[in-house]
Amino acid sequence: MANRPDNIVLTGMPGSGKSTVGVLLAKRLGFGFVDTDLLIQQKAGRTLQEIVDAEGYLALRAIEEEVLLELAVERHIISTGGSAVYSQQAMAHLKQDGEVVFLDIPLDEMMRRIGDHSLRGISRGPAQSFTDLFQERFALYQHYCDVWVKASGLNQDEVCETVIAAL
Ligand SMILES: Nc1ncnc2c1ncn2[C@@H]1O[C@H](COP(=O)(O)OP(=O)(O)O)[C@@H](O)[C@H]1O
Ligand SMILES: O=C(O)C1=C[C@@H](OP(=O)(O)O)[C@@H](O)[C@H](O)C1
Ligand SMILES: [Mg+2]
Repeated sequence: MANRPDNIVLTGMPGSGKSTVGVLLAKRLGFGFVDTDLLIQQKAGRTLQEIVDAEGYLALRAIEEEVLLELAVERHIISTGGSAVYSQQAMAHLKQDGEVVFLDIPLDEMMRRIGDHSLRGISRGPAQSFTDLFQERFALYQHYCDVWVKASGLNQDEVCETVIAAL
């Protein structure tokens, strides 16, 4: 554990396992854990879906950027929301003290896992298709990651072990 980065930052599509695998990683490595979606909800005093419904997806991205820029932790697993990569400034901040991991799952697996997307507060324009969203995001996750984990077909423990082995 001595050579581990200060933080491990999980990025990837909604449904890729950032929140659930993040907890497993924290336990396994003796790190703290923070899910930035929960920080957004606490700061806004409402759920992600309520923010999107009331103020729109760009407002959610703006609050997300603020929360990420305020984040100051060490030896933590940071599970970001899928839209974190829209802020270049926030990603630069996270990369200062952390190794960024891309949990990569294909589009069909993303759709299966997120289920009813109307409840998940996905940050996308009203006319944007999931195929388009996937392509747009994929390029961003690829751009920012230090470690790229192909998570498709792996269970959560296997993803956890693959991340540890890759760091
Ligand atoms: N490796 C996996 N295999 C199968 N299902 C998974 C896996 N990782 C996560 N899931 C499931 O996918 C859904 C989304 O997981 P979650 O951790 O919330 O993803 P994210 O935080 O990236 O949106 C949950 O129902 C979770 O149990
Ligand atoms: O991908 C997205 O647009 C979003 C994903 C969510 O987090 P998860 O990736 O943890 O589901 C959350 O940040 C927000 O509702 C927007
Ligand atoms: Mg999550």
